[in-house]
Amino acid sequence: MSRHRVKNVGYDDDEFDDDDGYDSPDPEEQEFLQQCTAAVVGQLRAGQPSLTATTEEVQEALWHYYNDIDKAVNYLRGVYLFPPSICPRLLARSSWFAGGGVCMCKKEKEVKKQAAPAVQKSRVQAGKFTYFVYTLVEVLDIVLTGLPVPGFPAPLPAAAHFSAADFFRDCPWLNVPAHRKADILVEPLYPRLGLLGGAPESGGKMSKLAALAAARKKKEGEKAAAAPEVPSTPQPECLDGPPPKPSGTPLSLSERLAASKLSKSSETNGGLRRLGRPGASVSLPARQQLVPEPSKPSPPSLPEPTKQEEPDTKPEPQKTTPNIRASPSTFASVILGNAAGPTMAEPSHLNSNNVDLLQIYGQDHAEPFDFAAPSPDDVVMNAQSTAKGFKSKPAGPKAAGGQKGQSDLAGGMKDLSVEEKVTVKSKNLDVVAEYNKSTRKKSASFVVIGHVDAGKSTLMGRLLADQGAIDQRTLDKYRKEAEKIGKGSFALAWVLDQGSEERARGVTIDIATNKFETETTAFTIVDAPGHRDFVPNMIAGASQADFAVLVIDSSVGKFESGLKGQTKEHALLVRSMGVQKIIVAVNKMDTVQWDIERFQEIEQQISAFLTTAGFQPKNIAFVPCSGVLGDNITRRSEDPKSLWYTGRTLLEELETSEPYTHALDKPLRMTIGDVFRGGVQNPISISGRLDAGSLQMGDQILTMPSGETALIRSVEVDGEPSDWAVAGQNVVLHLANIDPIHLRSGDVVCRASAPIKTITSFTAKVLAFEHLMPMQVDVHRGRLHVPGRISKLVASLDKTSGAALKKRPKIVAPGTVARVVVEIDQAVPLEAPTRIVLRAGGTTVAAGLLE
Ligand SMILES: Nc1nc2c(ncn2[C@@H]2O[C@H](COP(=O)(O)OP(=O)(O)OP(=O)(O)O)[C@@H](O)[C@H]2O)c(=O)[nH]1
Repeated sequence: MSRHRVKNVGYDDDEFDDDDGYDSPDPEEQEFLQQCTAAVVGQLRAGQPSLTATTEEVQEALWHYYNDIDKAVNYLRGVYLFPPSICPRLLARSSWFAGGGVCMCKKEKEVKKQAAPAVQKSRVQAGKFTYFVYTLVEVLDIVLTGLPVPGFPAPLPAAAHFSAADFFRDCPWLNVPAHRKADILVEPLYPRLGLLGGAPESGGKMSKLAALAAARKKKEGEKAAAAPEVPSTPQPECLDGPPPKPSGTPLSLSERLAASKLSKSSETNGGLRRLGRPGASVSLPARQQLVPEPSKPSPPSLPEPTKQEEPDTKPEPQKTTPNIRASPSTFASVILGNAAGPTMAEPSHLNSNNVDLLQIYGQDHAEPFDFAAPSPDDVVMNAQSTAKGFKSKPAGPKAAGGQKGQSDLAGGMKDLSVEEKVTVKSKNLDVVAEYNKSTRKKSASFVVIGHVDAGKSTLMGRLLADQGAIDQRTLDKYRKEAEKIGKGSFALAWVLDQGSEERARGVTIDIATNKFETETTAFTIVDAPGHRDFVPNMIAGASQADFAVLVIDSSVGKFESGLKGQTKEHALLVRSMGVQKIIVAVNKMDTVQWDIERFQEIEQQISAFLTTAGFQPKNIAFVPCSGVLGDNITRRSEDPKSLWYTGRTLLEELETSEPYTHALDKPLRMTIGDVFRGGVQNPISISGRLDAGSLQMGDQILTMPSGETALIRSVEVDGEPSDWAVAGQNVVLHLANIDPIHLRSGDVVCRASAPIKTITSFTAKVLAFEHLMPMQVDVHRGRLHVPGRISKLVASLDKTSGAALKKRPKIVAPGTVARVVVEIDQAVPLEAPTRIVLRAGGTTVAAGLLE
């Protein structure tokens, strides 16, 4: 409304006077207008002589109504009967309506004329409607209050002439032609009782089924009419179900199903029956207790219902909902529980009306499918194989009853195995005797540790290449590939860093093992990552080692940063893991021009630290070398600047290592390093190092904590097939009769006769690397690492004697030996004496021995 006002006010009539030519209508039109004007004035006067309107007003009205005389008359009557002057409010409200036609400028008039008539018309109609409503309100106001309104002539004789029907006669919503009027279809409230809703009760052709149903309905109705009237009894209800709705109320699906069930129960029992869940009687609502038990005979008359809210309807569910619908499906019966009762058509075991499907076969009347009996497929296959002269596996004994069938089924599920049981004949060797008389070279494993980029992988790559463990062709290939991605200097490291990510990033991520042999010893290299993010992997590597090679970058600045980094941490860790011998490879000596002083400086600092960490001086050796150039690795450096060194090469140092004594006579213990899914020959394999005991092909082993057994199909020691293996050897065991889901890195292989226990807490004597207090820690043991917490600080101990210095300290300082209690979140296979490492927040906080 306001928009129109603004628009009208905004228009300046003068702007449009010159060019519209609207004021020059043709004479014919003028004449017609005059005739219409006269007719309107005549009608106005005929109906109400007192009504007078100016010619301009009449013509304006005619313009509005496209020269429709009647409409113009009606309009003018409305205006003059209820002049805006009677009330200031009316004046204000009608100003727009009046202004819409009277005060319109010429230009706008033309625009209006050119515009779609419907738009114009609707605007006028809207105005009329608004005016009419306001007028009615005011008139009612006046009539009801009886107060004289200033400016309004009392009484209002003309009001009787006003006709709302006439007023709105031209409104489009009242002008719908008869042929356009549609019948409004209202969905019937009652469910159509025809089958599938298809048999109309009136009109249409009835289907055969519907006819049958109708006949049955009629018959039932007659029967009921003939029967003596049943005394008023409480309406039987379904458990948990709503009271029956009065006849004529639309029924929901569940209600229809319930009604169907009720109908059936009435038929079968001839009376009333509890339709609830078998076990639900304890919490029956009061009104449901009124429903008699099925065992009780139907009484001629039941006591009056005590509850007021009991519906007073007659128990005639079969009358109101004749059972002519399809039975509820099994799915509906199960889903709707009590509401969806069984029907006669349902199988008995589904009539239990029990939401707990597991109990279906526990019903007395149930007839479970006998899984122990041969299936139809089995029968066919049996027949076929018999015809071919074969005999398939006989079916198990037939289950005596449902309960037995259940237990058989459970047992059968447990015994289900995708693979057939494998049998391997054991040679029943005396493994220790075999080991003692074997002519094998002594074997030794060493872990290569040190700060990131110290040159560990390169050094080992050089060692392997020089020892012929890797051929020149492969080396050239690595060199080319490394150069392609701009990492040519890492070619030797690629011998051990086989992972694509490791190669792309130029860092070792996981431990890598490799082997080489000298004349006397078969070595296993465990190359550990130097980056602090991968310390857990380094711990796993250290747990497999007899001794360690600590690689130090002698470059200026690098040695110093390594000391602050992982050099010390790694050394401490290997010592804590039980490693006693350490060879320090002072690497990259070519970068410092074989400066003897640099070497001595490093030697001095590191040996001091290692001694403090618990290494004996006789077990510490230093070798200046260059991994890239191969100087002092397997051969002496020929660089004149390096001639001051006359000691052993790295390889010679390795060979001096004493054969490590392992607990061959102890029960079998092997920590699983990796689990492999192999090919057809060996589908499941595990690798690791035998910590204690021995094993042979055909042995039955136990894996913990899963507690699953497996059969050793075959054994590989240091990559070679073997009938047996002993503690200290790195082995691959090919297994059978076990699901790989029971095998994980960190699990322990043992024997059922001497199993390892799983524990959730332990006491350990540890060396603190950081401040210790009751705190969250990760417990590491080889590949195993689990979350836990230091729950108690028992005492701080004397380093040498192990005597308690202070009981129950609140905090343990770094470098202190302490006894702590550790609790673990899950049971893990751990036993004393085992070396464990405690880490928190990505750093090693302590390491020691489980007591
Ligand atoms: N000049 C020189 N560079 C070397 C020597 N040994 C290794 N490098 C270089 O040092 C870089 C790192 O070598 P890597 O063998 O990957 O070092 P790493 O200790 O195995 O590294 P991470 O396993 O990731 O901790 C490479 O670019 C090597 O070429 C050496 O004796 N002299």
